[in-house]
Amino acid sequence: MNLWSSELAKLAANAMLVQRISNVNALSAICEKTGASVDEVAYACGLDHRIGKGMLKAGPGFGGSCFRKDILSLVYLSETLGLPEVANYWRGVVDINEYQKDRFTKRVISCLFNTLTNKKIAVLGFTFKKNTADIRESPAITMVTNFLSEGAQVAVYDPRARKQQILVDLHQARDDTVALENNLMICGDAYRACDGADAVVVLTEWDEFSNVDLPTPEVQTADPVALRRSTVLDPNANNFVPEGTKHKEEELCAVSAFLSALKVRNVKVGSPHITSDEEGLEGSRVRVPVTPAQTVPQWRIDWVRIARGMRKPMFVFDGRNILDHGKLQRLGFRVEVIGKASLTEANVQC
Ligand SMILES: NC(=O)c1ccc[n+]([C@@H]2O[C@H](COP(=O)([O-])OP(=O)(O)OC[C@H]3O[C@@H](n4cnc5c(N)ncnc54)[C@H](O)[C@@H]3O)[C@@H](O)[C@H]2O)c1
Ligand SMILES: O=c1ccn([C@@H]2O[C@H](COP(=O)(O)OP(=O)(O)O[C@H]3O[C@H](CO)[C@@H](O)[C@H](O)[C@H]3O)[C@@H](O)[C@H]2O)c(=O)[nH]1
Repeated sequence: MNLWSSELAKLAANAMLVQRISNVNALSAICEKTGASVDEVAYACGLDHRIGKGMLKAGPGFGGSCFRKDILSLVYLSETLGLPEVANYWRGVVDINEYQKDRFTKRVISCLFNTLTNKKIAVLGFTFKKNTADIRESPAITMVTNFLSEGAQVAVYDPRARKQQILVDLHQARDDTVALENNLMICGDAYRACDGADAVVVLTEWDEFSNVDLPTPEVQTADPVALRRSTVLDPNANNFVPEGTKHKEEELCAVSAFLSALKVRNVKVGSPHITSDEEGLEGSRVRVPVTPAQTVPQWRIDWVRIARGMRKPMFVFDGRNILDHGKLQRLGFRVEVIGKASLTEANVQC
């Protein structure tokens, strides 16, 4: 492979991946207008083996350090080579991603009766995807900035993003430090973030936010690697392993065996093990690979408790399509989901 092929191959792979995400995000807008469900559409498309199942999850827009940069490299390259049509073609992918973030912001504003002034928005998840502390290019940066610009009070909770990093990135995104100081709160747990909130906006697909019934143990063995990554241990529990410890595979198996023996199989709901408002939680948690037998996440937020603390009418905006919406509605939430028509009967304009 020659040098140019090699350089272009990296950009091209990412470009093709973001095109898939952007296709499905663009389709999510059509789904919301028509009553189709974007997950169903993506599932059906994914069954065509020529398309395949990956990278078809609608969301609030792609983020991360690579995708935007690589597409903009293609744009720059095309312009430099005198290919403006090609540059515009790739720029369109970046533009549709910005549109997705703005579209979701507008949906929140519209549902909250067209104003966010003096309303409290709880943002659950700040990282660009789950299981990382990285917030670079995260759609949450744009959305929180938009909410603040609309006069909202914003409370952010993310299991791993560092408070300082969130502040630095938000400062870069907006000049108005006063709004950040007065109207932004970064919380150490979801309950504090949601307390007194008018709306909860889920922006990262962290397992701990889910209220979906857990799969049976047989089903859980499907993808041990992915499931390993999702396991979070309680630092107060006996099975806690300090972060930074380098685990050999045998040691990890030993931890798994130990957990097996303890039968640590049930999800704990509702008891946050972190309460500090002040620090990022990077040092307080650890993700430990486990065998498929211990594949359930150890901790999930209690949506009943969230509901109890919120102002009425209370909204949930599921930007990742990860929640059981029926359950939330039974708790009294008005639920709005990316890529689905409004589930809120009382507010047809959403
Ligand atoms: N990051 C990846 O997963 C990845 C994968 C394949 C290739 N690359 C390429 O490698 C090159 C270097 O990328 P990189 O990301 O590894 O190195 P980097 O020098 O850009 O960042 C180093 C580390 O600093 C941390 N960091 C920096 N800014 C942060 C922020 N705002 N929030 C949270 N954490 C932050 C991240 O943990 C990151 O891994 C790029 O060209 C990229 O396209 C990166
Ligand atoms: O179906 C999907 C898949 C991903 N995303 C979003 O896309 C972004 C990037 O996700 P992902 O690709 O999983 O993470 P990265 O770490 O950014 O990895 C990408 O960028 C790396 C750096 O170039 C490459 O090595 C990887 O192959 C490429 O997937 C995140 O915001 C995801 O939420 C979606 O919205 N829908």
